[in-house]
This record gives sequence, structure tokens and C-alpha cells, in this order.
Amino acid sequence: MTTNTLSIDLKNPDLYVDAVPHAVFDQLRRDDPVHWNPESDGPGFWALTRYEDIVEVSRNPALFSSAYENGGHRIFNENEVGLTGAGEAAIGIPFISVDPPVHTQYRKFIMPAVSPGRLAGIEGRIRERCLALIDKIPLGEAVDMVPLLSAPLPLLTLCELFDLPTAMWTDLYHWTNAFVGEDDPDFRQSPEAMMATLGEFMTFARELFDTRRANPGEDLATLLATMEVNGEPVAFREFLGNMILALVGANETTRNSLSHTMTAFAAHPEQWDAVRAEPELLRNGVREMVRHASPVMHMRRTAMADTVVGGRPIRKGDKVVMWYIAANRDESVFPDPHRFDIRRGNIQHLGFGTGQHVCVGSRLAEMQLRVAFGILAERVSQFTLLAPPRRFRSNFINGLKNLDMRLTAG
Ligand code: HEM
Repeated sequence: MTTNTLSIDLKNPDLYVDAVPHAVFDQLRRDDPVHWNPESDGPGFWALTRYEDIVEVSRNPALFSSAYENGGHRIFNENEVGLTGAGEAAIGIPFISVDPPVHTQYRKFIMPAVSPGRLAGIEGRIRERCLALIDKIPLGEAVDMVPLLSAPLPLLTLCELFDLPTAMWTDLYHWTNAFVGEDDPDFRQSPEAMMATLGEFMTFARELFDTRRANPGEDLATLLATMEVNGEPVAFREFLGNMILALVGANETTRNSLSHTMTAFAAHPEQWDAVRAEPELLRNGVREMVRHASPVMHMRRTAMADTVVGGRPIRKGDKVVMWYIAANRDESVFPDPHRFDIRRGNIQHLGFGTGQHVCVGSRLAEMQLRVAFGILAERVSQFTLLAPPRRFRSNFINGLKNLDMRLTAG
């Protein structure tokens, strides 16, 4: 390996501004798959890039903790830095930063609430909303697909899940961008601006919490406001933390899967032709979309005891960062891994994580991708990218801020 790659700091958000550094990840996976990444402002972390190592760590939450008190699920320590960089004291711990057995209690409540099987008729309603959005896209003209489709579709689904007015989707969009955008100057203009955003969100969440407790409904906000953990009703702080988790987790991710997949079809028109000729390909194809996009680039754990991963000694207290985006391009699991192949079979990707914290919304996300590309396949013969998209400045979300394209009718 070149000294250059060894010394690259995977935490540096500038590394992701032009493109995902797949060549760096490839080299690390080949030459130093359990790599020590020093930090200028922290103790350093282990960077895992191999599929099998990440699966091993994810499936052992007793040894590799996600808990807030041990630092949480981000590279930085949540219990020191906080998730939003402003007003932390008011925000409770989201269940993504909780370990079993308490974590398992949360999952039991939440899994059924976001399972498509329990959400009667949701696919039809997603289809209706998607048709209405796509109807408004002028074919043959330059358009930005983020505000027209990638952003509103998942947020309108969330409005249904939380029983919120659909007009709220733009507020949710700005709030969640601010929550994940700690390194992006477009999303975090200043601590004061973040404070103001958090204030708006807290006013909204407080009212929602009180209303749903007074008049419970069937929606996810009611569930998060009224659930009991360890036999105690959840406090407003926990509601707030879990609302942020659900809103960010469902929207930043599905949005970017939609956007990246449109760029993949623009780059590989023959793949789009295949979908149009055989729409059934979308059934498995949605897995390839999330594998190839990997909108959540990593998650972090903390070692609870001295151990060994991939032959390297890990010490108690070390941070272990699992680069899902690298594991999803592991050639020992996915032949020709950089190729976007809508016909690829048997895709057990790590884009949704695996093990204890595996994504609760994966089926809902896949459904939205299937429905959106199914409708587009009936109307659009080609996607043409008109300019390179502007990317998030983030080591966490593989995000596109805009997507200037032309969709050709056919
Ligand atoms: C393509 C879309 C999506 C991607 C790529 C994605 C990715 C992920 C990943 C990687 C994790 C694992 C966290 C870990 O390992 O610690 C996760 C967890 C989670 N996701 Fe998703 N997600 C998506 C869609 C959704 C949707 C639609 C929802 C809600 C309806 C959702 C809600 C959550 C929640 C609540 C968790 C925390 C689960 C836990 O800690 O037990 N996600 N997601």
C-alpha cells in the first residue's frame, strides 16, 4: 500500500465532497482491512472494510457496543459532542444508541409499526403519491430530481406514518438535513442557526407528544410517545431522540438511494432498458440499488473487552468503525463489485446493516424504490445527467443535494 492511502483520514468530510473514495476503500480492504485511523481530535479508530469482519462485529453487540454512554453509533463520541452540536441536554438517547436488553424492547414495539405487512394498503398509497409527483415532472426538460421526487417521496411516506399534514414535508426536509449535516456549511450555517432549527423542531415535537398522549392514534408518533421501556412511560427527551432517529433514518437514506440509482441508470442505459423490458427485475433489483448506493457509509461500535478482529488485536474501549460502503464492494462476496447490475442475484448487502441494529425500515424503503422505478419504467426511456450533482460534505451520509437531469419520454 502507498504511504498516501495509509495516511488518508477516513473521518475527514472533505474526502467525500467530490466522490466516494472507492479506490481508497478497495486498497484498504486488500492491504489493511482492519486499519488504524488516527484522529487529530480524538483517540483514533479501527476502520473495517471487509464484509466478513463487519458481519462478525455487528452480530456481537455484547462485545461491540452501540450505547451512548460508550460513545454511540457515530465516529465522534455522542456523549461528549452530542448529535446536533446544540441544545443536547434536551435530547434523549435514540434507540440506535442503546444496547440489548433494553434495545430489544424498543425493537419489539417499533418493528411491527413499520412493517409493510401491518400497514394495510400502504403500497397503493405510495403508488398514488409517486404518480402525482412523477406527473409533475416535465419530460424532455432540464429538471432537478431531488426536490421533484427523491426528497418528497420518502417524506410523504413519513407524513403518513406519523399522521402529519403532507405540507410538512419541507419542514421535515430542512430539519433532518440540519440534524445529519454537522460538517456541511449548507446545512449548519452557524451554532445560532442550528439552535433556531432545533427550537423549531422542539416546539413541533412537544405539541405532537402532548397531542398524541391526550388523543392516541394508530401512528408512529403515538407509539413513540406512549411506549413503555422497563415498565416506565417514555419521557419527552426519549421521544425527541427517537423522532429524530426515525425521521433522519427513513428519509436521508431512501432519498439518496433514489438519487444514486437514477445516476446509475443514466450511466448504464442498457440496465434501464433491461428494467423496461422486464419490470419484474425490480423485485430483486432494489437490493442492488441499495448495495450500490450505500447511503449510510458507516456505523461505529465500541469494544467492551480486549479482542481480535481480522487477526488484529483490538483493545477494550477502542472505537470500531464499520464501513458498509466498502463491504458492499467486497469482491469476495460481490463479483465485479463496482458494476451496477440490476440482474445481480443473491444480494446479502450491508447497506441496511446486519445483526441487532439492522434497519427496521428496509422493506418500506425497498417498496418505495420498486414503486418509483416501476412507474418511471412505464414513461421514461432514458435518464441523462446534465451536471455532476453537488454532494453532502459528510463522512456519514452518501448524499446528493441536487440531481440535474433530463428524462426522455418513451
Ligand atoms: C434505503 C433506505 C435505508 C437505508 C440505507 C438505511 C440504513 C440503515 C442502517 C445501515 C441501519 C443500521 C444501524 C446500525 O448498524 O447501527 C439502520 C437502522 C435503522 N433504520 Fe434504516 N435505512 C433505510 C431506511 C429506513 C426507513 C424507511 C426507516 C423507517 C421507516 C428506517 C429506520 C431505521 C431505524 C429506526 C434504525 C435503528 C434500528 C436499531 O438501532 O435497531 N430506515 N438503517
